[in-house]
Amino acid sequence: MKHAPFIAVEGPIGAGKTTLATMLAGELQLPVIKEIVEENPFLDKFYQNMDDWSFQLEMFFLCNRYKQLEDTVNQYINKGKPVIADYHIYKNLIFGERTLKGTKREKYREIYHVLTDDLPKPDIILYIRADLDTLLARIAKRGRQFEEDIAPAYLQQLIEDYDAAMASLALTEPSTVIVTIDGNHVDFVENKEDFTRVASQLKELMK
Ligand SMILES: Nc1ncnc2c1ncn2[C@@H]1O[C@H](COP(=O)(O)OP(=O)(O)O)[C@@H](O)[C@H]1O
Ligand SMILES: Nc1nc2c(ncn2[C@H]2C[C@H](O)[C@@H](COP(=O)(O)O)O2)c(=O)[nH]1
Repeated sequence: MKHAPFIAVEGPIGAGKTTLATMLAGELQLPVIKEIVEENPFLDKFYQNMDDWSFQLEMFFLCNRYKQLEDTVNQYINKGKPVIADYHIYKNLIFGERTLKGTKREKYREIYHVLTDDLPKPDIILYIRADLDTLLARIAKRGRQFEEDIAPAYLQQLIEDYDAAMASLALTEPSTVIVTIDGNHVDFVENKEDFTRVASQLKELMK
């Protein structure tokens, strides 16, 4: 790789993004950018009433990620330093297309493109795919109260949205390398060999 890579870990809710990004950052001595979740004032309300709160929530995520990405560009990417994030800003579009309707969806889509089209895209995406049972188990294990009542149908839709989004990114951003990890079977938390394999693959790609 000619320049210092910008790496993003992606996947649906509970797939293991933050866990894997943190472990890889430790192993490869990389700075890690994590999404702000606990301080989000709308998530709780959103899960109680998606129709009422989706626009506020999506805009909040978008503005936060935009600011984080701007800082990441200044601190790392423009200085030629590799960095790993536990998300790709494209996830705003994945969620926004799913949770918003009508004119709000159109307005949000426009704002998304205005804010993000000229920002650097990750060089490598580690995409953790996992099925519904795995995600539900991991969300339960994480134990966030506001996620207790996430509808399985919503999660299932997101699983499919993520697959479609990764296929779309492969076409629209051909310079991005997408590595798909089978999150149902590759257990980078409990199985050291599984983690070593993922870390080695990433090291190879970063050369
Ligand atoms: N491969 C794995 N095997 C077992 N548990 C995992 C695995 N990956 C993540 N977890 C656990 O599942 C929960 C969700 O992981 P997290 O990294 O927060 O997911 P995400 O950031 O994708 O939402 C956490 O409690 C984490 O410890
Ligand atoms: N509607 C949206 N929800 C989002 C978005 N990004 C994250 N989230 C939710 C999903 C989880 O409940 C929580 C943390 O996300 P993880 O994937 O890290 O578990 O926040 C979004 O853009 N829109």
